[in-house]
Amino acid sequence: MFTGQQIAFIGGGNMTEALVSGLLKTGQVAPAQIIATDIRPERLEYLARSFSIRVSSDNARAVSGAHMIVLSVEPQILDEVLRGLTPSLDPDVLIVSVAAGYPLSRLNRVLARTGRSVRAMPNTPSIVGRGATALALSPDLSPQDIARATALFESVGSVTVVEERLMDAVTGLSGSGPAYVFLIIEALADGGVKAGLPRPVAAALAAQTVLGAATMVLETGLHPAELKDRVASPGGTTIAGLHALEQGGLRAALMSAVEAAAERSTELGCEPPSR
Ligand SMILES: NC(=O)C1=CN([C@@H]2O[C@H](COP(=O)(O)OP(=O)(O)OC[C@H]3O[C@@H](n4cnc5c(N)ncnc54)[C@H](O)[C@@H]3O)[C@@H](O)[C@H]2O)C=CC1
Ligand SMILES: O=C(O)[C@@H]1CCC=N1
Repeated sequence: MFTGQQIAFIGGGNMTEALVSGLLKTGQVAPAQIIATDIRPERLEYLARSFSIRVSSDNARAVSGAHMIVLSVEPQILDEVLRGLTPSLDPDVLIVSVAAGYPLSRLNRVLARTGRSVRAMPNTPSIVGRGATALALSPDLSPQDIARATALFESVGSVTVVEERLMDAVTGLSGSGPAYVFLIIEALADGGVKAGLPRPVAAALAAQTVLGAATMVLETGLHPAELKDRVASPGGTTIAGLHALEQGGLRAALMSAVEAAAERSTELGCEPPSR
């Protein structure tokens, strides 16, 4: 699928590292087919040393001749980065953006082009091959374009295609969600320590409990409430813990977290006021 294709990653941070690592592990892409750019020389040196890919500090040169471009810089600087690419950009090149909140319409407007673009929202578990990515597709993509974008993110986890209007909600849930879960794991471990467990034991039990519970949801297909009910024995320990969580407003807090992050994603995508 990627035979003879050159892939340029603009911005060589965490997300690019996860995707480059995943792609190379599939064996579908050789290191020489990948170029990554960054403004930090130490980052370029690290990527070249770790993956034997080509690296550059020149975004415009990196995209020249590329068949697929993956945009992985902060959304706040993406307009400026795109303007720097325009002179060397093939107008038909497939562009995949992972920038939070940044709409495809804005991407095409800034680049003065009409399409062949994908807006993606991956998450950091991609680093360990357990990512969850949602893709929004521009209407003019070929089946081969879609297959390539899907293969890129399937190399680091699961892929779901959604309408673009849902991407801010996706960002608030699965894009930002790993941070909520890390906080929950940390807090569970703190509870374990408070109840007398050594910290390493508490941390390992907390993480494995979250992994196991998530795996049950995915593998049984049962509603989480049904699985919750099966843990809670009448008059037992779990219902006492669940009552404490309801008193603390855990459900409302998590719903508000997703909503706040989705709203922030929408804000990030809004055009800056014209001066
Ligand atoms: N970290 C996360 O959990 C997720 C991040 N994203 C999106 O991925 C994108 C990248 O995020 P991360 O990799 O986490 O950030 P990061 O900060 O690790 O990587 C961004 C990289 O871009 C480089 N950079 C800055 N200006 C540049 C320029 N002009 N040209 C080339 N490179 C430049 C920075 O030096 C940095 O290494 C963002 O748009 C973010 O919204 C999407 C999903 C999840
Ligand atoms: O916090 C952020 O803006 C990025 C996008 C989703 C996860 N991290």
